Amino acid sequence: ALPPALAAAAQGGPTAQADYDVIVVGGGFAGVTAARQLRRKGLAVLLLEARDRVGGRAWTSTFEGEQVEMGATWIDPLQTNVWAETQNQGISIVADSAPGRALFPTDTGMGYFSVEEAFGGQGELLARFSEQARALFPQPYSPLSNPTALAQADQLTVRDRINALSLTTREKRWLDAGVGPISGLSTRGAMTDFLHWWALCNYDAATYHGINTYRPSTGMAGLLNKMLSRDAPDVKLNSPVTAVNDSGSQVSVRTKSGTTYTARACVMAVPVNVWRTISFTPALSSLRLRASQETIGVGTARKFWVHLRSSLGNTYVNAPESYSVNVMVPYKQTSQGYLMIGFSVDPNLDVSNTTAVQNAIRALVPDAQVLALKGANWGSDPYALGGWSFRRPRQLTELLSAIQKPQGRIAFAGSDIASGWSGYVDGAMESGVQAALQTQSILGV
Ligand SMILES: Cc1cc2nc3c(=O)[nH]c(=O)nc-3n(C[C@H](O)[C@H](O)[C@H](O)COP(=O)(O)OP(=O)(O)OC[C@H]3O[C@@H](n4cnc5c(N)ncnc54)[C@H](O)[C@@H]3O)c2cc1C
Repeated sequence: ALPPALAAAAQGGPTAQADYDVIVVGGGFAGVTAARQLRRKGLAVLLLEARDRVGGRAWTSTFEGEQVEMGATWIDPLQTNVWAETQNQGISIVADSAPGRALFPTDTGMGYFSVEEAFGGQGELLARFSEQARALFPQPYSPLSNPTALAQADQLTVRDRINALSLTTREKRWLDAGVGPISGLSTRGAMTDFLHWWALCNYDAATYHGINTYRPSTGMAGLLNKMLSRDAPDVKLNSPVTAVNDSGSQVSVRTKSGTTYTARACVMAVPVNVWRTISFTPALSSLRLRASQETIGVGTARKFWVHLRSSLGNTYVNAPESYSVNVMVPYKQTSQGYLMIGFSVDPNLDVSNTTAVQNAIRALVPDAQVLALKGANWGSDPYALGGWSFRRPRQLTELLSAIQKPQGRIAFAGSDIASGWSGYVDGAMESGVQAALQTQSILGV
């Protein structure tokens, strides 16, 4: 059977001129999931990706001879979309080994603790921080199910919540380290976003700490490539989209090189932060523009891989947001030291500069010597403009449901607007499925 666009063309129908049934813009996990589902409906789908690779904020690369992730890394059985996909594709799972000790805040600096003491103690504090999670998020995959309670709670930043608790200096610093950096900055991130993650982790500290344990052995790129090996759309790389025009009966999509493609519907699967850089006719709704301007992906997010010679060894580091590097995860011992993963939200840290990163690490580990470095600054990447998603106050209650809806013939997808695991690959896949369903309804198929 002909794909619907061609069938309509053969019948001289109103969509006779469209090149495709659907154009998906953005080849991250959200876009690839949406495209595949639409292909399975027999639709003709074109996927336009700005970069020379698919994957977006999931980027499998190499460092010191190892396969490494510069973006998304870990998945968990609780994240059923991505976990089931990995199982279905026959991809084996690797469990990262546990660190031997922890470098955590003291009252004035940093000090070594046992893993039990550090994660156990911080877990109790995170549970206190998240006390309202059950009331606010009784159904974690329907985050707006208790709007009355949320209206108040969604006003608060992470900092507001920390300040409202009665804590010792050290407890305050442990919470700051645990929640501040992942929220971008404790004065930026919404308390409710962390509580939503907590709810998704069954309101449980051990579960929350456990979700960064398992990886697909193929890396994220291997998983995505498997997804693209069946029911694949036409894929055009190096095709940044600059303009999207919805005439009411058809959508035309223009790329930077000036090529225009047409379709009966479009799925925008680029990060929310990128929406504002694309010219839409008619214009994006004001709530969408607001989301893009305020940012949902953390604009200062940086990740780096470092080959480190130091006294640190197999140690997990978690530092308050006053430090330039906030999290370091030991990955593998080498003959010279350790391969480690670092996270930072310091807008001034140049993660491609060995001296700068070495100085930042020396604030935590004075004898640290950087032997090799590979960094990704997601905020300055024009096709991300931010890292993992973490909503600001009021974005959940005032924006989320509006920006999940289609606008005309355009559906929107991405981890940034997921109902469940927003900020994770699983959320990207969830949102891709939703956008495909919305597109089917736009097309009446
Ligand atoms: C440092 C870091 C660590 C993370 N760790 C984890 C983790 O361990 N586990 C986890 O589950 N998640 C993690 N995440 C989050 C995860 O990476 C994202 O939630 C997920 O990859 C987002 O997928 P997406 O498809 O919604 O968006 P993206 O992956 O950003 O995909 C959007 C795509 O659109 C493309 N694009 C942008 N602009 C245009 C344009 N104008 N024209 C055409 N194409 C365009 C982009 O190039 C990209 O390919 C991490 C993120 C970061 C940054």
